[in-house]
Amino acid sequence: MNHDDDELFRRLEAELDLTGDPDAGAVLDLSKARAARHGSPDSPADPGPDSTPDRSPDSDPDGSVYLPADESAVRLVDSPAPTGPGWWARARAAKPRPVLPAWATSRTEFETAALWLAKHTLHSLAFHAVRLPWYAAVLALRAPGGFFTVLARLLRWAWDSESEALRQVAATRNDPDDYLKLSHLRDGRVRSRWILLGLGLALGPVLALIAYVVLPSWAFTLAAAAILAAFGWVNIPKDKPLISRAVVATEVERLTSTVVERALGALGIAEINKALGKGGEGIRFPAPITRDGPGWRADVDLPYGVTVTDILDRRDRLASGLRRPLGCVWPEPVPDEHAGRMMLWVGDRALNQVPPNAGPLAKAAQTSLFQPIPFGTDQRGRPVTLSLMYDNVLIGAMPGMGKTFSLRVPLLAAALDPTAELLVWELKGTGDLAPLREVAADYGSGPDDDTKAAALQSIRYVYAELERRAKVISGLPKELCPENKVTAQLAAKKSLGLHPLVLAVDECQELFADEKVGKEAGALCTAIIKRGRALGVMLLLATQRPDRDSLPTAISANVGTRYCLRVMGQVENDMVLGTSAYKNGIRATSFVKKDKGIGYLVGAGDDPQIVRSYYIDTPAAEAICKRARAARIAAGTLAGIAAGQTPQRGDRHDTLLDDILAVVPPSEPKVWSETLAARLAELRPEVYDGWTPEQVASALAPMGVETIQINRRIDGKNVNRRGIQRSDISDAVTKRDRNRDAG
Ligand SMILES: Nc1ncnc2c1ncn2[C@@H]1O[C@H](COP(=O)(O)OP(=O)(O)OP(=O)(O)O)[C@@H](O)[C@H]1O
Repeated sequence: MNHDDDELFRRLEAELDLTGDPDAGAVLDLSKARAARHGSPDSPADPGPDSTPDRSPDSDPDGSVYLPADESAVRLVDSPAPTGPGWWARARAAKPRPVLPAWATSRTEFETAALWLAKHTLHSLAFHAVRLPWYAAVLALRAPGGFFTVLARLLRWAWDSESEALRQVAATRNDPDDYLKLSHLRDGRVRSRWILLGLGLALGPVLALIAYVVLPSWAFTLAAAAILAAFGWVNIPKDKPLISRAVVATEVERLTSTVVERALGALGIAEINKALGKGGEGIRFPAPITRDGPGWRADVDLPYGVTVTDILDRRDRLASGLRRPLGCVWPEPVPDEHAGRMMLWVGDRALNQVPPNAGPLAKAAQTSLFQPIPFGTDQRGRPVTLSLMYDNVLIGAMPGMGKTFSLRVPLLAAALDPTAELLVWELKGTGDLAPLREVAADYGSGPDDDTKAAALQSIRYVYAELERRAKVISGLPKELCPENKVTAQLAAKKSLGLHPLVLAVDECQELFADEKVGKEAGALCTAIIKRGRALGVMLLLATQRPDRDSLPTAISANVGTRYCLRVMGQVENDMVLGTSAYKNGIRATSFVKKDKGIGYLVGAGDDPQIVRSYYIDTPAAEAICKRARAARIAAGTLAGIAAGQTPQRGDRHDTLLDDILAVVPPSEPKVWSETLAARLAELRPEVYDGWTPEQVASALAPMGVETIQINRRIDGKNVNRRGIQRSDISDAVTKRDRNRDAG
């Protein structure tokens, strides 16, 4: 085609525009479109005739915005020079994305990814293989129709039917020149195309005949079937595809930006709708959507003003928008990023549907508490560990959500460390922790007063251990103990007695809310949490009532590792996971009843994570404890109840009498109990904080000290209160010391 022909076609095509749309085919003015997209009510895209061009934001080369301060002056609110970090600073601050994808660096992830791919491929192959006869039948039935369709298309091509419209336009315009040129062109084309078609039609049967003679019969049949299938394929209606998708499962559907945008748009958040609507800035994805473990990961920058917590509040709606079960959809904040950066992980299947996993402890021969211990897996199936040493653990949940099972995991890990001394108190009374009796130095089960009193004695023993261990450590030479804390080397020296000491209290609310023992237990546990870490003492608490009355705030404030399974409200959530956890989007309230053993774990890693604890049932726990017992017998560390000995427990306030003598000088023969309680609390807040005069009296009674009425004149009036006589205390001390010396 020569230049004139081109020109003619262009002109005719322009005239052929019959859509009636004046903008159709117009080149988009990008600057206008951008202005429309980013236009704000404050900066109208179309300034009126009175607008001053040099004061509009667009008119300034630096993009600065001017605000009229008065009629004659303008104020520059954005600096004219570009501020903010330069490219070098930005490049240095940029976070490098991993060179290799997660599946290539982690064996578990690789196995999960490979398994998913293999399963997916096998499923698709089997699905289509079963339907192969059906596909063949449909194609064969549709082949004759397909043959005629192909023939019709060939004839239209040979007759150059597509240029018919152009000739019609030339005729309608009464333009003989154009018409003649077009007709001339068409004649040439038709001639050459008919020659080609004729050749094809003549050669086709000849080639078929040759193929019939030359090819083996199977190959000929296959070729004929392929041609037949091709004709059939042409005749398949577009709206009724022959091959249906092998997987409609919501679980493995690919996550795309469109799907995410659709789901976010369905949340009913005005800012998101605005961003997705016409003229909005859209939703940004700072990183590509990738496969991450057994699911998809999308990093999303939510529109300005929308936070991840807004999305968390509507997790169920998001799951509906994504067309996934709720247990598959896990939006999370990204701690180091702005509040609108969301990491959305969409699993192939709901976390609570993944078969429970007993984890490595089921087979482990031994562990060391100085090493991370296995605890569970995250949503992506990656192992999650806890560092029990130098830490304390608090587990909280509604009843029946898997607290005891979760507590059992670190306890079994501790059992497998033959050097660790275990003191286990299960105050529910169901015997869920009974397998640990085989290895524990002290153990008790039940919500009764005796068990609680015994648990308190056990806590007193641990408290006394704190004092002993602190003295041992402070007496050690610096080169042996440079950091003033128990190390694996120090713990291995049996003579020092600095082995790991693990105290666990399940259903600790029974203890802390108890009228008789609660106050003291709370105060001692607070001291253990605060001071025990460096001394190799670990406290593990589990409660189904994480409120102020059942869990002293000093404990919930100082514990390092927190695991919160399903809870009902913000208060419980924050009691377990820490202040502001709920506000920051760490919400164990979003778990449902089926999410047993699934919780938020805070403090184990850098960021909070959703973890499903390993599921070690009672028979598996018994097997582990049997192994642990054997290891302890071999190491010579089986002690206390497990060894059939009387467990070590603390006396009732070993130091109470001495403490009273310390705070009541000899010049003060009598003192009111309330004054005494206040002075004791000042001396040792961790033990006596919050003590009432009645508690002083009941603590002294077993030591043979009775309180008496003490009369004082205050403001001219006689005031009678209970108190103690200092001489009674010194007599009790003399008696105690005499008894000790005697035996
Ligand atoms: N990691 C887990 N995976 C799967 N299921 C679990 C898991 N942990 C616990 N469960 C299931 O949850 C049930 C309740 O667990 P558990 O007894 O530990 O709950 P709890 O919170 O201690 O209950 P309660 O408050 O009544 O003592 C168990 O019987 C078990 O079937």
